[in-house]
Amino acid sequence: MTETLSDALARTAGADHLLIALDFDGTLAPFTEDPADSRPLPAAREALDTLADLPRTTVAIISGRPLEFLRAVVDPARRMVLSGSHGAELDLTALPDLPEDAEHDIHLTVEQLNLLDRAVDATERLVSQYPGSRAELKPAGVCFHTRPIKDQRVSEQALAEMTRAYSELAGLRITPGQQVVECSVLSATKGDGLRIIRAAASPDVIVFAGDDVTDEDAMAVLTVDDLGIKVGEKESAARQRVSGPEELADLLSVFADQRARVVTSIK
Ligand SMILES: O=P(O)(O)OC[C@H]1O[C@H](O[C@H]2O[C@H](CO)[C@@H](O)[C@H](O)[C@H]2O)[C@H](O)[C@@H](O)[C@@H]1O
Repeated sequence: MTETLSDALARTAGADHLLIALDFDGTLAPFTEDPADSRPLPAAREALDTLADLPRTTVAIISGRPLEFLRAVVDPARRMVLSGSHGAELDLTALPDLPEDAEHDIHLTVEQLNLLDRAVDATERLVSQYPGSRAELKPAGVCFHTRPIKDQRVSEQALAEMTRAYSELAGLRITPGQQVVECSVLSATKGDGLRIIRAAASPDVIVFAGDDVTDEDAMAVLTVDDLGIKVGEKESAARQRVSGPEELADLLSVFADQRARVVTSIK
């Protein structure tokens, strides 16, 4: 018999040590035109704060955003495990048993820096051709945004052109997204990030939620005991689904209360 979402939440909330890992854009935060404006929904923020305070409960954010953005916007109090740049950057310092290599920063070779320069040049060339589009620079990559372009045909054409330009530069990892296409000179994925976090935190159960194709790399790491939640309508390996960040925020509120009851009753 298939497990319902509420059964799955009750089961995972009862785990001895729980890891709850979440994507940021389109999952905790609704989409905005300017990526600098994105913030977690207040109910999601409150639930994350509750969960991060609980014993035997690790909260992690695994995002395509740079680690610096996650530190500043999502976790200024530094109570969560953070993975930025799609798994390439990691900050495990929130874990109680601090692993030796708690911070994984990005160090690029000269070849990678040259490749990144060429990718940034290609992106800026296209930005100058498509009014409304923008480039978001990251430590190991660059993201081409088209959300402000109102004509969908023009937006799709710009994304296709950008994808073509990136694919002409050998060595780039190209990632499509929601009205973005981005590239990186590194090959890390969110699956790599989640594997490292799991090894360091040793949870019994992982709950992971995400909305986009890059989140499927993390979904693929989950076992039958874990819980994958897809946010939105895209195809997914996740067994459970919610309609969008608002429904996820409601779910996180209920889940945080359930988890708080479990850990305080068996303290
Ligand atoms: O892994 P995520 O946390 O989901 O980040 C993936 C990319 O998301 C961001 O772009 C998306 O959100 C923007 C702000 O709402 C929106 O304008 C854009 O259209 C979306 O695709 C972010 O800007 C990228 O750097 C992330 O890689």
